[in-house]
Amino acid sequence: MGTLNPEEWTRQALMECAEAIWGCDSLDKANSLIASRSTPICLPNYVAGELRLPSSPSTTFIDSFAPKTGSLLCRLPCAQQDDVEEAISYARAAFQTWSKTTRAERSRHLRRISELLQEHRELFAVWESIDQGKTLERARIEVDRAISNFSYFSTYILHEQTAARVVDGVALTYEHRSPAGVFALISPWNMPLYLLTWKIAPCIAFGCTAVAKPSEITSMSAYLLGVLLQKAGLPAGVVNIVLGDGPTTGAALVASPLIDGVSFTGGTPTGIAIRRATAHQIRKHMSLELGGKNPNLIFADAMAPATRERTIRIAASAAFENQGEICLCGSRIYVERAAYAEFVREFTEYVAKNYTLRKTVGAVASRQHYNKIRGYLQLAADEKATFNLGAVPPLLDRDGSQGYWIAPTILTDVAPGSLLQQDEIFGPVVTISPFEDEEDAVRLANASEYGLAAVLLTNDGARMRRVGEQIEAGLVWVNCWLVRELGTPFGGMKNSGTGREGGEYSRDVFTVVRTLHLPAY
Ligand SMILES: NC(=O)C1=CN([C@@H]2O[C@H](COP(=O)(O)OP(=O)(O)OC[C@H]3O[C@@H](n4cnc5c(N)ncnc54)[C@H](O)[C@@H]3O)[C@@H](O)[C@H]2O)C=CC1
Ligand SMILES: O=C(O)/C=C/C=C(\O)C(=O)O
Repeated sequence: MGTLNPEEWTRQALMECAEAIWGCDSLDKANSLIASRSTPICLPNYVAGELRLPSSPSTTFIDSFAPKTGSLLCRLPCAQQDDVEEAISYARAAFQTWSKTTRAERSRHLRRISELLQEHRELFAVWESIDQGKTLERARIEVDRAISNFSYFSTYILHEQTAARVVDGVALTYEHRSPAGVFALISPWNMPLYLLTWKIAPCIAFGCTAVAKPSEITSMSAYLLGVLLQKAGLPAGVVNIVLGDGPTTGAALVASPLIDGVSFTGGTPTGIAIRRATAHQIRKHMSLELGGKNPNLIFADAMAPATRERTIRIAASAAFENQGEICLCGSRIYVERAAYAEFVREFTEYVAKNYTLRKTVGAVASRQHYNKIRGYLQLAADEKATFNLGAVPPLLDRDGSQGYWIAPTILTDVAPGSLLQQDEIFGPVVTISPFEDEEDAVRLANASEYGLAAVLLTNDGARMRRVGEQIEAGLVWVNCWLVRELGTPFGGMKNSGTGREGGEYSRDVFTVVRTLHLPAY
């Protein structure tokens, strides 16, 4: 926790700081702005259409660090209960009018936001890369997806239909849907803007209003989004963004009786805490997208000369994209025994050549996360796993000033039952083990408390369906990974969550439905 003199941060100073950051659309400009400041950048909340610091006298401030250098990047308020309640009250007031706007009007607002985001694509990518640790190239991909989140739902709502039918010639029934209310939208630190906008876009498209809370580790792009929403002319209070940690700000937000629904992405223990805190509020809509420990099954036929390069490329990208900090990453690789040795050798060579720290692999998101991943790699060493690539990273200095860099790590000979193959490490670490046949492959794939995603690499068309349909995962990718069409159901089985989002599934989250029965004469 840092200190900050709120009196220095007048509304004028906040606006000036926002404009200075807004002018930095290259890494050089952003880094020289950071270096030139005598006080850290201060990120305010975005509430009722304004950038403002919380007014609670008990507000504390959180320091947020740049993962690539380990240096202080910015300071943000940890909003307390009274400031969270104030934001909710603005969202409730805005709901009265926003929920009654036409689809065409909401669509125009979403389109305007996506256009403005497109105009400022590089600005968002630069700050996301500095704040989260990802490469600039990866950050650009994620800003593009954030743009699509708004553009997709801006058109989806114009074309959606609801069902009507005549029942036994007696009644005409139809679905009447209305916006479900005010939502708490809680997002994690791995793909900050991408996942925050995956919630905000459908929420406001379907006529709801929001109080959003990004992760305290990566609040920069949420703050910039607040500035952008203001510039885009979104009516005040439709989206409010409060900054702060989980136990204080997040917990106050999700538990509020004035919140009608929660859309959350993050770790499974946090999902359980949210469920517990809201168990008595049956009416609250709940969409929880949680952790994963996803299997990647590689059959020997996929290593045939014609597809070998593709197989290795997909397995590598599923393992190491965004430093492995994507809940969909395939971190448990299983290879059919006949191709096992060959796969381990060629995969290791490919990763060593194509996944280079700083160039194509960024830093992990925080000091705490570095220590978590390091703990698992120490466990691997203690359990005498083989490090085909990577090593136990060094302990960080007290000031962490070398940044949070962990090289891609490939482990084999992992002890049976090891936590390395059970826990979500969420970093650039994969294990590879052999399997004997299809049945064994399915058994290993499903031997997890999680059920978010799976990758299947094979050239056998019948097997694609036979195996694919037995895997306990909400998303199964065959000979591809992270192919996303925003209308498909997205979410997990088992401890990976509950509910689905995307297209009509997001509509289910953000609307209430009543079935009307009219006489059919
Ligand atoms: N998408 C995913 O699958 C993600 C998985 N994780 C997993 O969780 C592990 C721990 O990471 P954390 O940063 O602790 O993730 P987390 O699940 O605690 O954080 C996600 C979001 O939830 C908020 N939050 C935390 N406690 C809350 C509460 N009681 N009520 C409401 N909101 C709350 C956080 O402030 C953040 O905005 C990671 O190492 C990774 O294994 C983390 C982030 C994303
Ligand atoms: O919606 C997507 O395409 C990706 C989502 C990724 C996550 O939810 C995650 O990594 O947490």
